[in-house]
Amino acid sequence: MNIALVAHDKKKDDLVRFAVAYKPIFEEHNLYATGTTGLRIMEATGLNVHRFQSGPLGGDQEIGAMIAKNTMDAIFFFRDPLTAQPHEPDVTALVRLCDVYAIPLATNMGTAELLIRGIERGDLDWRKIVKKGE
Ligand SMILES: O=C(CO)COP(=O)(O)O
Repeated sequence: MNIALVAHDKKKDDLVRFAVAYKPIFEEHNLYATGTTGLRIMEATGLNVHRFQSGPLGGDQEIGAMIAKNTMDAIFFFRDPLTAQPHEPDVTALVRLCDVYAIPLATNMGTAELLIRGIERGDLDWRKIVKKGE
């Protein structure tokens, strides 16, 4: 699976802890991230993460492009609901594309716990079949 990891600044510590806790699952997959989030995760976990631009510089849109091309399978995007983001339109666009293509998107820790367990269990394996049939 191709999995994206993104967190706004005040949520980065949470996502890093999450990545550390579930490293054995994440290391079975291809990981992508916005710039700063990816760096933090690589430093904390040693996981190999493909880093896009930082979010405000277009990183969310790069992940969105993967969704549009049907090459992204799940997204963990820990958003900060209490801080205005300069690139709010990009954030909205990313969430919208997840809805357009029915890509699982966890925007908080509660949903993230469910999604990572589902990924571990193979609940997203249907995506492999869909992609193979294209
Ligand atoms: O702003 C972001 C997502 O909208 C995250 O970007 P960074 O990981 O580069 O901080």
